[in-house]
Amino acid sequence: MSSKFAIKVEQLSKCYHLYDKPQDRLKQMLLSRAKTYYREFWALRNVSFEIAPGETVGIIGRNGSGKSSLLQMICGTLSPTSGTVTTHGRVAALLELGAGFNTEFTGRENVLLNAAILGIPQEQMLGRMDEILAFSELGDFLDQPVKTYSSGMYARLAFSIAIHVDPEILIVDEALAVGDARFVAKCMRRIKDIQKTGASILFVSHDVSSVRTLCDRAIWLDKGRMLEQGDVFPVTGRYMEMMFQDDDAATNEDEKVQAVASISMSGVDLPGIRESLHSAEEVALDSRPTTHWGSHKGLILSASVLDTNGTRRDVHEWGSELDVKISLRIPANISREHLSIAVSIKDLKGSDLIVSTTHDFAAMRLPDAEQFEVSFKLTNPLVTGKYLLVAAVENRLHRDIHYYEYIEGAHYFSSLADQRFFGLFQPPIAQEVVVPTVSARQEVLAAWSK
Ligand SMILES: Nc1ncnc2c1ncn2[C@@H]1O[C@H](COP(=O)(O)OP(=O)(O)OP(=O)(O)O)[C@@H](O)[C@H]1O
Repeated sequence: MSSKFAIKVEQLSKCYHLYDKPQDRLKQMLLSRAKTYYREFWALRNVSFEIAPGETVGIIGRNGSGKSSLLQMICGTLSPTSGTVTTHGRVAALLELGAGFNTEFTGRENVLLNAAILGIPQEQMLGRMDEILAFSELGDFLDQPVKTYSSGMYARLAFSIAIHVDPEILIVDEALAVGDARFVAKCMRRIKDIQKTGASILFVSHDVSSVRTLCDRAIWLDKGRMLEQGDVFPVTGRYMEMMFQDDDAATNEDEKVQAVASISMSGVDLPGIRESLHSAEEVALDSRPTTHWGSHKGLILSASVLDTNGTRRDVHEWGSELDVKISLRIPANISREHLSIAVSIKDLKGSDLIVSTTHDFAAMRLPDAEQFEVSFKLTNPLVTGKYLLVAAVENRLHRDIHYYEYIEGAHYFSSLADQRFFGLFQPPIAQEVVVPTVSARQEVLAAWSK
C-alpha cells in the first residue's frame, strides 16, 4: 500500500428518520413530499479522521454513540447523509452479527459469496476452505443454512472468513465478544498476526482493556460526535473517567451526596488537602496522572514506589525489595467496614500486571485514624521496561466496586534487569534438577503399567 492513509473519513454524518408509527413511514413514501412525518436523529455528526497503513485504532464510546453506524459507512453497507469515506486496500469487515451473510445459504456458500464480493477468485477460496473450517470449528454445520446458526456460530464463521481473505484493512465490531473465552482469545491472537502483516485495523469494543492491548490510538465518539482522538492510553483513561462519573451518578447519588455533605461538615476541604500538605511534608504524586477520578478525589496524599530506604525512586532494579506506599487522609465519616486500598502496577499499555488490595486480606480493617499509610511490599519481578502505579480507594460493599478515588499514573517508574527475561514479569524462581534413583524410576514405571 503506497498511499498515505488506509482510511480517510471526512465530515461524515448520518441522519436517521424516526417515525412514531409504522403508518407514518408509509404516508411519507406515498403521500407527501412537502410534509414530513418523521423526526430527524443524527447518529453521527461531522466526524473526520485518518487511519494510516499499519495502524490499529480503537473506537470507543457509550451505547448508541454512533460506532456501528460509522463502521457500516466505512464498509459501504450504510450510505452517509453527508461526508465521504475513502479506503485504500482490501477491506474485510466483521460487523454486527450476520452483516454480509445470506442466511438461506450454507456457511460454505457464504464463504464463497464473501470472497466473490471481495474479488477473491473462487479457486483460491476453495483452497482455503479446510483452514476456514478448522478455524471456525463449525464441523458439519458449515453445510447447513446460516439461519440455523447460533449467534456464536455466526461470529465464528464471520471471523474465520475475515481473517482468511488477506485483509489490508480489517474492521472488527464487538462481534468478538460473542463466543466462549477460548475462541475470543484465539481471535485476538489472529488479529495480532494480521497486525504484523502491516494491515490497518479498526476495532470497536466496549472493553477498554482489549482496546488498550491491541490499539495504538483511540477515537472516542459521544452522541455522534468525535470527542477525542489520540494515544490509546490517555484517551481510554478519560473515557473510563467519564463512564465512572456516569455510573456514579446513576447508582451512588445518595451515597455521594451524603458523603460529600458530611465531609464538608467535618470541615475537610477536599481540594485543599493536597495543597496544604504539599508544604508540610513531601507529597509524592506524579503531576501528570493519566486518569484521576472518584467520588472523593483528594483522599490519596501520595502514592510511590519506594526502595528499602524509603526513598521514592524512578528506577528500580529487578529483584530488589519494593515498598509501594500509599498515604491517605480519609475522614471518619467514610466507613472503614468495606473500605479497601488497592494498588496496581501496569505496563504503559494499561494492562494490569500486579494487583493487590487490602480487601484481599479478609482480616485487614483499616484504621479509624484519619491519616494513615498502607504499604505493599514485594520483590521486584518487573523485567526491564517502563511501568506506572495505580492507587485507589474503594468501597467493596457491593460486587461492583465503588471508587472513592482512582489515580492511574500516580508514579511512573522503570525497572532495570541485568539479564534478559522473556516473560512479561519474572518472579525469582528456585530451580532444581533431580535425577531419579533406579528404584524411584521403577516405582514410576510400575505405577504407569497398572
Ligand atoms: N436504522 C436506524 N434507524 C434509526 N435509528 C438508528 C438506526 N440505527 C441506529 N440508530 C440509532 O443511532 C444511534 C447510534 O447507533 P449505533 O448503533 O451506530 O451506535 P453504537 O455506538 O454502535 O451503539 P452500541 O454500542 O449500542 O452498539 C443510536 O441511538 C441508535 O438507536
